[in-house]
Amino acid sequence: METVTVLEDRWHPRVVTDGPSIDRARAHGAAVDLLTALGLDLTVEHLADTPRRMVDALVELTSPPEFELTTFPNDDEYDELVLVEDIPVQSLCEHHLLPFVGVAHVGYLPGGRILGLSKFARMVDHHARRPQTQERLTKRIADHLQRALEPRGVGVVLDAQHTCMSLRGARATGSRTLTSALFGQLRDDARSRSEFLDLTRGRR
Ligand SMILES: Nc1nc2c(ncn2[C@@H]2O[C@H](COP(=O)(O)OP(=O)(O)OP(=O)(O)O)[C@@H](O)[C@H]2O)c(=O)[nH]1
Ligand SMILES: [Zn+2]
Repeated sequence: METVTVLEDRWHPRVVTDGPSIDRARAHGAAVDLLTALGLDLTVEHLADTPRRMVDALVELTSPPEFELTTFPNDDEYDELVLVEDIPVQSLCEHHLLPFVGVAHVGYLPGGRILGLSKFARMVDHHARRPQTQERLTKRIADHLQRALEPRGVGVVLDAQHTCMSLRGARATGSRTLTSALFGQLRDDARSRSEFLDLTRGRR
């Protein structure tokens, strides 16, 4: 699932990520085998349909939804930071296939185009729906914004809790992982960088 395909015109692309083809029948058989091997009795009414639900849930959590990345000309030459905070993030860690959940703060310094505000949340959700690391997810969102908008700077901060280390294993309940990806002026210009980081720090 590496390719983000950009269709139609440059400033109003449909964003489509080609996933692997899914073999539901095989996944269902494997879920039956897994649950049975774990000692669960699938003849109990509550559990009878659990393999199907498991497959549906995993497919839903790993299928990036298409969306239109609508941009507009920056007619007013707005040149300050645009920051959308507290965008929900729900993804799966690729090591345990357990959820990590939290929020993203996404900002940019506009160039010639500005982005439709809802598209920050759509972009986060699009990239979140796959098994991965938090580091990679953070970078992917920033890379995509950079390519799509050609802005003067991009900044992405993710603040998430990994259930693989809170509900099991280390059982570090409440611990949070912060990751960031900064490009352009938000990385290289000290004033812009600290403005962005101070504002996002205010959310924590
Ligand atoms: N860097 C990074 N690590 C992650 C992420 N999600 C999960 N992990 C880690 O992946 C590691 C996998 O380590 P292993 O030792 O193979 O797994 P494990 O035996 O289940 O280890 P414990 O989780 O410590 O019980 C763990 O340290 C997880 O916390 C992530 O998004 N980024
Ligand atoms: Zn994990």
